[in-house]
Amino acid sequence: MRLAADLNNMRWKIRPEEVLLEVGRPFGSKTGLQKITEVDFYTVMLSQDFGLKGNCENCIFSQSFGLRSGRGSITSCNSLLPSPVFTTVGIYKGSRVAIKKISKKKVDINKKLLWEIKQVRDVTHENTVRFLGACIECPTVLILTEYCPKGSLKDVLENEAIQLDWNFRMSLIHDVVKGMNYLHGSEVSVHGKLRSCNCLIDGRFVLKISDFGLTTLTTPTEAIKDTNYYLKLLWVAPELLPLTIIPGSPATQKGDVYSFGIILEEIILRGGPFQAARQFLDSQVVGRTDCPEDLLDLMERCWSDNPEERPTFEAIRGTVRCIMKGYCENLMDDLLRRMEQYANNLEALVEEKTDQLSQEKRRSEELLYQVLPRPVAQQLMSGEMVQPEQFESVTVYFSDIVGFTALCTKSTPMQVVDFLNDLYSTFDRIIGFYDVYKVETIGDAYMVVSGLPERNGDEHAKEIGLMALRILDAVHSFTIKHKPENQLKLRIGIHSGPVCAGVVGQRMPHYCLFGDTVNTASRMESTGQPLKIHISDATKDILDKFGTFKLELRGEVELKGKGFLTTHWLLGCSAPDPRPSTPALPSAQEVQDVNPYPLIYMGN
Ligand SMILES: Nc1nc2c(ncn2[C@@H]2O[C@H](COP(=O)(O)OP(=O)(O)OP(=O)(O)O)[C@@H](O)[C@H]2O)c(=O)[nH]1
Ligand SMILES: [Mg+2]
Repeated sequence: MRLAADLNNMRWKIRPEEVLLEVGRPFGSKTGLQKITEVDFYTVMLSQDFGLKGNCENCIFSQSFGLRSGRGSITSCNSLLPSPVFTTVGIYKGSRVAIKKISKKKVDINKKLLWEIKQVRDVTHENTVRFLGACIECPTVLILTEYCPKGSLKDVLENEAIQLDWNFRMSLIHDVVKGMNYLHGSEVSVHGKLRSCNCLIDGRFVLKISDFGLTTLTTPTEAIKDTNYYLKLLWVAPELLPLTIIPGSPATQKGDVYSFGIILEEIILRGGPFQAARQFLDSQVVGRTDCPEDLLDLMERCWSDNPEERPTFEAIRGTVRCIMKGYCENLMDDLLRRMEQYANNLEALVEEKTDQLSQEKRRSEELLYQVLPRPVAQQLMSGEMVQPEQFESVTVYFSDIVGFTALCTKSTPMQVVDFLNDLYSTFDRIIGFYDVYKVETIGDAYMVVSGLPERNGDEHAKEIGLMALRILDAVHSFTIKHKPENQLKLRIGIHSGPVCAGVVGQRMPHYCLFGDTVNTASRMESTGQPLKIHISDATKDILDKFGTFKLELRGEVELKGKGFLTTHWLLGCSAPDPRPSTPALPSAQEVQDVNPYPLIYMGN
């Protein structure tokens, strides 16, 4: 009577709308929840937390820092934590659950199925994964189980960053044995798919056996013979191999013991199944590990070709308990040890990520310093408003290439870009030695200012004057690569006076100068002459204070909208300029080394 009631108890049945899927987004954004009915199930394979590496046929969202090929239990050869892995995760009745999707066109609720469901529902052991329910509304066939956030044994073993001492290994082995011994004694009685990826690690670092029972529900109508299918055969006992041609997993208790032998080898050598055979083909290699002798002996008995020679899990439990003496005798110590091991790995991970973060921060700061003056960028980064500011006296430099339009008509766009890039790279290197700020380049025009955002007394005129002389020097020896016979002709104009400066725009913030001084400087350039530095009276007055600049009166020049102004040519400076002479063009390699933004072309 009770059995019949148990069988007919349909509380395990779950409707699709009761399950919310966690839909992950790429790193940095939040996980969202959606009803199963609202999303294509195959697009929600989710990788969680951090430190993952992996790949999965169905995974599209990965927060991983790179993917590794191969399917199955997926993580982290190099990642630092055996963090949760690719499995579908959802929320059911407020708790996080692992969801296994079964491809089935039809499910009959018959006695066999109900019996199998009752069997797995009755499985309650610390080392077995809890069955929570199933959804059998075709085509949505799902099995919901307890979610194990730390991934599978396979993930832990493959993660080189995790050091596994013998205490830890013995606890993992002990957990497998306890779980399997319980299962063999339960109604389920046999596993059939015991593999390291079906041994999961829960949040308290306890290993739990998963994917047992439910044969009717999980057996596909047709076996798909892909790589994964053949990989799984590595855990199948030789006497069962012929049976694997039909769909489903052949299962016997002796077969499970054989699979356990393979898992033991995985734990001992951390190299996957048949590692010993693959690498050395003689048993000595195993002998060379620091593994307890008795454990090696147990492993060999478990994978014995003759099923009769394999011990039962009951016997294995006894053997493992004996070997365990000397290892993690105290449960609390054992747990603490496991926690410590994980914490150490976590520390390393945090350190690595912090380092990456500060590198990223530095890169974005550098990028900002390239588009805004450093003090202004720093103000913006600290969240301060950058107020427009009036500067009583600054010196503004403009230069322009004479005949640029004509040159463009005789060159390809690529040649023009290359040429401007060469030229501006040369200018940029020169101005780096002076207390100036490059405001912008507009086509062939180059605009520089000194005296802001940090005031420098009268130095601005001197800095710009010396810089202009250096630039002119460089222009004399500059070769236009695609027109080497042409002498580059630059017109330079300089003027000093008050300006207002501030950050304009929010999307592409720009530090701009406003005021008549800017217009006058620009007019000084346009009314200048090729290969000459044309300066205003105002700039001359400041330069005269230094007594070292050689100037020549040009005379009265009409400036559009300003009438006639007296202007001068700057010819040189008698005091030696302490700044290094024009550096040669850097090599392509040097450019690569200094350019942290590969998308910004820095020329050759
Ligand atoms: N982190 C985590 N991973 C899980 C959980 N359940 C399953 N996985 C992993 O998800 C992947 C897919 O699991 P399954 O669908 O069971 O496939 P499988 O284990 O390769 O094959 P089966 O033998 O058929 O179970 C495997 O790598 C499992 O290790 C879980 O609760 N937590
Ligand atoms: Mg599995």
